[in-house]
Amino acid sequence: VPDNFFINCGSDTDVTDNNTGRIFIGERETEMEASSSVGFIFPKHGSSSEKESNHSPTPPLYQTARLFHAESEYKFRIEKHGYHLLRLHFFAFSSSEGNLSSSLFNVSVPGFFLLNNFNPQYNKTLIEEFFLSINTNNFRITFSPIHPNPAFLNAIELFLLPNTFIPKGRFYDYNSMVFHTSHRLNVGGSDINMVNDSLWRNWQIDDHPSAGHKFQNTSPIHEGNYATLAPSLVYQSARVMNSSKNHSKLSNITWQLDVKKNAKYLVQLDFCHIIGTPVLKNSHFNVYFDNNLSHRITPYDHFNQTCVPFRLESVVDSDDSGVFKISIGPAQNSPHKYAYLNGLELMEIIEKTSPGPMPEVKQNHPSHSHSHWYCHLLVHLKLLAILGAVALVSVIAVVFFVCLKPKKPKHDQSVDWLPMEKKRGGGSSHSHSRYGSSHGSSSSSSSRSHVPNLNKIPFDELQVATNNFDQNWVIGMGCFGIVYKGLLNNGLRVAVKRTEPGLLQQQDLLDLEAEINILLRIRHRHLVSLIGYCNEKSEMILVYEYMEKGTLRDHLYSSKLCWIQRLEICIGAARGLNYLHKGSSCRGISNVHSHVKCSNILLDENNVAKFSDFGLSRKVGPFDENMKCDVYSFGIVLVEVVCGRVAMDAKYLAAEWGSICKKKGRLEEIVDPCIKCEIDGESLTKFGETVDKCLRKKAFDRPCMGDVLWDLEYALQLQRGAIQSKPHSLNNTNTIASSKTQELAILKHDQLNSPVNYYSGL
Ligand SMILES: Nc1ncnc2c1ncn2[C@@H]1O[C@H](COP(=O)(O)OP(=O)(O)OP(=O)(O)O)[C@@H](O)[C@H]1O
Repeated sequence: VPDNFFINCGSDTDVTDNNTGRIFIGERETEMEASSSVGFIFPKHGSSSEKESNHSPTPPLYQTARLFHAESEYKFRIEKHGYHLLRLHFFAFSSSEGNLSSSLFNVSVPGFFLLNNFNPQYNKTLIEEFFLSINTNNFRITFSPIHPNPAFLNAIELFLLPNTFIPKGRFYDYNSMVFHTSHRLNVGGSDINMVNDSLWRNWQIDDHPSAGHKFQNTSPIHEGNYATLAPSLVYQSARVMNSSKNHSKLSNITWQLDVKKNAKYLVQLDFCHIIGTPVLKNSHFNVYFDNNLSHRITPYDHFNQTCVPFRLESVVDSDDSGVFKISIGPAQNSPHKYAYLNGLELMEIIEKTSPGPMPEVKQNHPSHSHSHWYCHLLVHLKLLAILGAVALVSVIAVVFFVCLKPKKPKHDQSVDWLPMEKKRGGGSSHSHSRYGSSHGSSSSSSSRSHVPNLNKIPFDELQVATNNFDQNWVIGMGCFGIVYKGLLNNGLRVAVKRTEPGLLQQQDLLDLEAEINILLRIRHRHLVSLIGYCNEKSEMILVYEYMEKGTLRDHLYSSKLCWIQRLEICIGAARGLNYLHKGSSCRGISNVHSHVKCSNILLDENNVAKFSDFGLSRKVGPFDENMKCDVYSFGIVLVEVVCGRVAMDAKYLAAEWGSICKKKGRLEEIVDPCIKCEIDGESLTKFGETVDKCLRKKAFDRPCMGDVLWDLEYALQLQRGAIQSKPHSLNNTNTIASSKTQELAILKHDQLNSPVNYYSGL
């Protein structure tokens, strides 16, 4: 199979791996470029080392190795670009020719040092596994001995992963990093051999957690996208907190994992509500990394269906202790005390920009001069690259400064990011002056500096507004914290997002406050308005306008929106996103969303869609690229809307969509059955084309949000036209969108795209 390499190094015979039954092909000398440049064959046969005789016989795969006395390469001809898994097998043995136990070497691939100062243990199998994106046809793995002893390798596996695989996490450029597996645990279960994992990963038992008991269940895991997460076996076992009536006796479950000091890791935690594990409404538990609260899990939100897996991913930095602790335990204010975990993966992130130490090759071999030359060349190239990058950043900074400067005086005249206006006439006028108009039309930038920050809401007031943060007033839970509904003094209904007190460091609070002050100025009919915030007592609480009908995600699961309503919601959301994007290009303010998903599209009482959760703490790169990522994610939202289901893994859904669209006429098959009979063919085709454009592989080829909006409006027109021309054949009894919504949908896009006074809708 092209791009699948299983090689038995240092031997010309094929052997079968006892573990997996997979055949590793022997190296045929004719296929090697020149045997002297790629190392020496090192057979183990006939070895009678005393030490070895105490051990069980070496598996056939590890009875030969290829030795590298100087820097050498394995080269692979790669047909298909994409995510590959590279597994390198090491087994240090001794033979009449020498002893490999004192070998010390580096292994690298272009741009990355995979293993630094690597010293495989004697007589022990070591399999080092890396996930890496290969986008070259000539892939090389370089072995550089450091010690006078040679570098070596016993076997290689290199294969293309299914295109549904991609490590998740939000803000990372996966082409500039490699993931090196450190730990992969089937929590509460037993070892899982790679043959039982569609991505050929091995899972191990979690031997030594501090507490908890094993919980196993054979109920089938929900058919869906879990194959891209972990195999179903992982979800069928868990470790749960020991139940105890006396809550004070409950202790968190902690896993202590060996890690490299001061390195970056991707943590992937798998959860699944299997039959028998408790899922209690409004209950939550915490996840701690190195004793710091990292996440709060509200299983009920994720698992309102049984056996639907859920994965949580984070990037963390290890400290200099060499141990990383992951704990789960009940949240203090949770009505029920419990916690559980099904799977755990820890992968070191090796970044292109931080290659680690260069190999130090000793000058005791003729070809070492060549290695030195190579290393120096690399160092020089890197220096040049760094200098180039510094120069480029300086130029960008100057251009940025020059471009921004003249815009400053116009700040308050621009139509973008207009401050919220006061409502004309009665209603909750108090609220406008109190929590909304600090940047209002009356407050020019000059006067603003003299007035107190009116968007700050006292903690006491929020306590009253949320009935003292009453558990029964909780409406949701996100990365930022718990969300409560609330009622302000002035009668305004709000959503109050509260982080765990003390979770944010002082610096985070300052950064956040600066960002909040920008967000407070963004007003648009299709963006959920931030009304105010509170940062007293090391708290950070954000107060948003309340969205009566919750998230689009909830509606896709339960309530049945008709096709016209779905199109209107998509159009509204597209307007909000387009406004963010346009704003960013006009003002030089980075306002890509970076978090586009259907749980961030909220609906008000009239089903008007608004984007929430934009802007806060996003790591942004070049504007265009980030905008095109938003467009891609919006494409996923569109697929979810038309299929009436929510993607567990966006990449998987996108791939599925791609394969469906290749087969003509199959589009209808995936349409939500609830709207099948009412949907007009042309409207669906137009919608499908829009999705296709959004999901194009190359960011550059994707449309801008303005074009997406235009296409969606056209799809709506087609649907409306079809209803008018054949009212009986399209069953649109559901399409009684409120007259207000209908009215909005036909308003011109540019009318709606200008900032509005959201109070006027109250
Ligand atoms: N303005 C609002 N009005 C009504 N409900 C809201 C509002 N904001 C958030 N919610 C509810 O709270 C839940 C959590 O929202 P939040 O934005 O904190 O997290 P999220 O976007 O769902 O998840 P994450 O932070 O992981 O992306 C939402 O799913 C929604 O049910």
